[in-house]
Amino acid sequence: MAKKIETIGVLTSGGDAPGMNAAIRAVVRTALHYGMKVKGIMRGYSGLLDEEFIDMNARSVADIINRGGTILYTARCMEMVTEEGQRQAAEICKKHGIDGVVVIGGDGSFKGAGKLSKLGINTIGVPGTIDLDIACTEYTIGFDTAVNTAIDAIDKVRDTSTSHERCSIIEVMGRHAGYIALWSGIATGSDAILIPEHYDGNEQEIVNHIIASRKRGKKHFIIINAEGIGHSSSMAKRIEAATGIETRATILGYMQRGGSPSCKDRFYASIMGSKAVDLLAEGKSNRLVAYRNGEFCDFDIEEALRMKKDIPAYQLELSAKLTR
Ligand SMILES: Nc1ncnc2c1ncn2[C@@H]1O[C@H](COP(=O)(O)OP(=O)(O)O)[C@@H](O)[C@H]1O
Ligand SMILES: O=P(O)(O)OC[C@H]1O[C@](O)(COP(=O)(O)O)[C@@H](O)[C@@H]1O
Ligand SMILES: [Mg+2]
Repeated sequence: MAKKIETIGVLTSGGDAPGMNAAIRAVVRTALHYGMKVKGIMRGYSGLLDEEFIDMNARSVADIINRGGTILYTARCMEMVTEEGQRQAAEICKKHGIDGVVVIGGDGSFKGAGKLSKLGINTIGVPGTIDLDIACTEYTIGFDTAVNTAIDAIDKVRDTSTSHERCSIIEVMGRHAGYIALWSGIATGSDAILIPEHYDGNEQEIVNHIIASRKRGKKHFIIINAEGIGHSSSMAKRIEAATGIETRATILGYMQRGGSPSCKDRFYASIMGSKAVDLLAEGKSNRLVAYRNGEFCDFDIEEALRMKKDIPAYQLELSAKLTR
């Protein structure tokens, strides 16, 4: 029979994402419901290796569900990528009586979670990243808020672009993935959406489109460029030179990671955080909580990390049809 889990740790790792606090709250309160003790591990794997722990109770997570960021702070910790770091992390968990850990983060964080699991610490991952770039799940905590922040900002840039009859290139985050670009581009009716998974670098096509549209009387142009393509400022200079239309680049940057989480991010993060603790209570380890085909489910971490996903073909075609 699986060993009864008495004490769990919870940490947030990698880029922060709105809704992480809702997930932490759900982890703590669900664990208390099972009679488990909870230690908050500060600053991701860095805090684990530095033994920065706080005892958490129901009050520790009061008044946080509406707050962006993460009350546990987060970090990118290179030491955890080494075998020695991983061995130390597992030893520290054992020393502090931590039988299970919930890791809220992205793909990098799950590699660390998989390693901890192999070293005897029951570990469950919860997908927290604005990038939506975890293949096994159709939802990641923070994406919904991030795209809503992005469309709000894009709508504002559009106002000034229209007034000045300019072209605007707006760069959105997403690392190597184009989900934020695709969603925010379609949702703002942008004129071109450049996605790293499919962009062929054909700027001439964009230039031709702008020139033809201007001839038809179109005043402003909005191009959404994904971070994975980047170089928005130099792109703006080339497009201005080729079209004769004033072109400006706006890089939205970290504002996309902040702000009060949307209802969807609060609700789904609450379910996922709670489900992670259910899995620990069942004696499970090395699992990743996911949302797929309308249901919350879980995957083996290594299997999940091997999975690939791409922008759905219909959505890609839609972005081409609607930006013509
Ligand atoms: N191969 C790995 N093995 C163990 N830990 C890793 C590995 N890759 C990343 N990590 C840990 O996860 C942290 C977060 O990963 P990162 O890729 O920066 O963000 P995210 O988890 O949001 O994708 C890293 O700083 C490191 O501590
Ligand atoms: O905070 P940093 O180190 O500048 O990282 C920026 C990256 O973090 C993100 O905002 C979120 O990515 P992760 O969730 O994988 O950490 C990416 O969109 C971006 O490429
Ligand atoms: Mg990532």
